[in-house]
Amino acid sequence: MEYNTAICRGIPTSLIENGLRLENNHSPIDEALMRRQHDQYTDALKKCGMKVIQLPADETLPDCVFTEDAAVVVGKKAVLTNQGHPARRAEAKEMRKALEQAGVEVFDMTEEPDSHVDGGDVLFTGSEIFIGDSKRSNKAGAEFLRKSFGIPVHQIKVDEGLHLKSNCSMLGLNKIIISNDKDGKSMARGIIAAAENSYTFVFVPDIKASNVVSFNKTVFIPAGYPKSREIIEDNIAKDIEIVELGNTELSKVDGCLTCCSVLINV
Ligand SMILES: NC(=O)NCCC[C@H](N)C(=O)O
Ligand SMILES: [Zn+2]
Repeated sequence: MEYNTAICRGIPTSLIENGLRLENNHSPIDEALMRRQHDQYTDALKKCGMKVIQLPADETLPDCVFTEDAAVVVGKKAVLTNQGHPARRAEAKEMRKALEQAGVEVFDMTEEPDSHVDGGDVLFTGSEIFIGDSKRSNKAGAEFLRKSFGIPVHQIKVDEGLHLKSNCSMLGLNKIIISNDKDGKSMARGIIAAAENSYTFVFVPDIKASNVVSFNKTVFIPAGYPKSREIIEDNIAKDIEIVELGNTELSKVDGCLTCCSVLINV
């Protein structure tokens, strides 16, 4: 898909101690490396010609760098989400300003206390949305997206991971990259059963490599997964450039590559 603008946010130091983590994840974060990796990410977006709207870090919001969760954008419309975890809901305030600055029409889910969506659960294929039925996103949230965007929205069960896109993402037009494990396979079955369009699935052996940022003629993939990289190379057009980005540190707080930006075409 084509995009020209990205909303990113600085990393508060509070992420290191107070960032939300899945229970099985306790490795300590290397702060300097984390900041370097995030700078490389925003630099790579700029190098690809994207305008980056950079929101300030907020120490009271440890997970605010993961901007993807605070908004869902489809064309010129955006839903400001009411995130699943209460500690993250106040991220909406700065996100609203950024969306308004970008010039999209904002639909405010934060006014509906029973609707919840994390953007990390939302896989927008260009014509329809698959949304994780997860700890963070619920049916009322899915319904809010359907009403706001006027496109089909299908809930897909998320078992182990945090979000739907912890195990999959768009690799290209109607092409979904997805992890070749039990969770990825069950998500693929759910997507096939619910889909209105047909999709090609590209299965990769590394769960983390199933989350890529594909836009214009570029695909960002996490560094360090050579087997998955080969499969990706074999399944994209020859004129698409692969950019490997280190994501070892934010990954310790369950962040993947899509999490750190909201992509918009204005
Ligand atoms: N879109 C995403 O995958 N976001 C990752 C959020 C990680 C953060 N530590 C959280 O648990 O909310
Ligand atoms: Zn993510």
